[in-house]
Amino acid sequence: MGRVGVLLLNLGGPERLEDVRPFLFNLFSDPEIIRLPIKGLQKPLAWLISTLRASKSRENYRQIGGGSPLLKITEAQATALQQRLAEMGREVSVYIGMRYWNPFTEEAIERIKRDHIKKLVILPLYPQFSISTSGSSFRVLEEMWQQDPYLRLTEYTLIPSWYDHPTYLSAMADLIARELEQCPNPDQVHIFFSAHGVPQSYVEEAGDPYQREIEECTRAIMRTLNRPNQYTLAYQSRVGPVEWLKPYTEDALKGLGEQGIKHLLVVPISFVSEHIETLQEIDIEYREVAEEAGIEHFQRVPALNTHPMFIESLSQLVVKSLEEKPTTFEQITHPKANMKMYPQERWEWGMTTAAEVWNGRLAMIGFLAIIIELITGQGPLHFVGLL
Ligand SMILES: C=CC1=C(C)c2cc3[nH]c(cc4nc(cc5[nH]c(cc1n2)c(C)c5CCC(=O)O)C(CCC(=O)O)=C4C)c(C)c3C=C
Ligand SMILES: [Fe+2]
Ligand SMILES: [Fe+2]
Repeated sequence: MGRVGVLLLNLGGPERLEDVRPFLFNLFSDPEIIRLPIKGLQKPLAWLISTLRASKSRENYRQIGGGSPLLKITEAQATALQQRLAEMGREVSVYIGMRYWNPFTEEAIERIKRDHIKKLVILPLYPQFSISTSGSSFRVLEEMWQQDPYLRLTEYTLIPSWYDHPTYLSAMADLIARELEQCPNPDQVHIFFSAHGVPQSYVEEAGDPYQREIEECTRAIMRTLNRPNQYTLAYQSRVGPVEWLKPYTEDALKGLGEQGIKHLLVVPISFVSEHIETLQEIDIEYREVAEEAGIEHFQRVPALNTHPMFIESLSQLVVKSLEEKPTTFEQITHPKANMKMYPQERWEWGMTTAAEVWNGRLAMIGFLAIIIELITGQGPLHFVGLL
């Protein structure tokens, strides 16, 4: 075997407040995040949404110190993984490829080519697969492999998801157990898994396995934890006017408050590093919602970051994938062409049933909303939370 590399895939985050708008532009330019019927509309719409959303998003990043900690944490994870693999007798170079910010996936591939890597393990830092996250990065890589004759000579294997890996589950259970041990009545604490949401259409129409993997992962963590605590799973970070996976975190928190739950331990479940959704959305926004709902103790489990058991699980995944038959891009879930994500694209299907007619109307509302917001800087998209 020639030189071996591991490519860690991640989302990327703006490091400075000036990066927020261009970062959002990159994110909304991704057809796996917003799919439009007319390809030429993708960039103008991305420009529009990123420009309009930037100030709200910038304020959130300002609240967590002026930028995303994601790159620093991912770098520490890469270093720890490389060291652990060396201890296991595997001389492997670990690279980082971000989808929407530096260092971009394209730059990582250039470095991999320069280093003459002959076999590459592609490992997303998302435990569960979604077409909007790992799927989007795989699509970018697949296109690069198709277009670059040099890359076609590089053997690769994908690790699509690893939400059920026993060492990862033990690391999650360890983090939860440590927090519970600090509580006066550990068994009375309600464990609240908060997963990043995706639009319902991803699961129902495009066949995204994300929801199933999240649910299985939650159950497996609870089995590994082996404690009697009650638990809830809900979905956070909804963007835009369409339906996302339910229950929404905000509604679930209010419901638990009404049931008289007083002590909550929140477990972020779809991401392995601290980032804006843990540090700002959970720690600041959802804490407020919970307190208003009468929940007196609101605690959060830290993200895995460089937890040794977590790094161990990544190294085991890499070693196993090098020994197994490679998994290729063709074997990965691809979204269907007619997947619906935002109302404005629905006019394509607006002619048949009553429901489809309603979809068509929503499409027109979506476009009108954008035009109104472009002119006034305010409007219905702010109201529904898209901007
Ligand atoms: C598994 C994790 C994630 C899924 C699934 C996901 C889907 C998804 N996200 C958006 C829109 C936005 N995401 C943003 C930031 C962001 N998203 C994730 C993870 C998942 N996203 C992370 C880790 C981050 C933060 C990175 C950081 O800076 O720390 C943002 C920007 C922030 C904001 O303005 O709120 C947007 C917008 C959609 C639409 C989507 C599924 C379709
Ligand atoms: Fe958010
Ligand atoms: Fe996101």
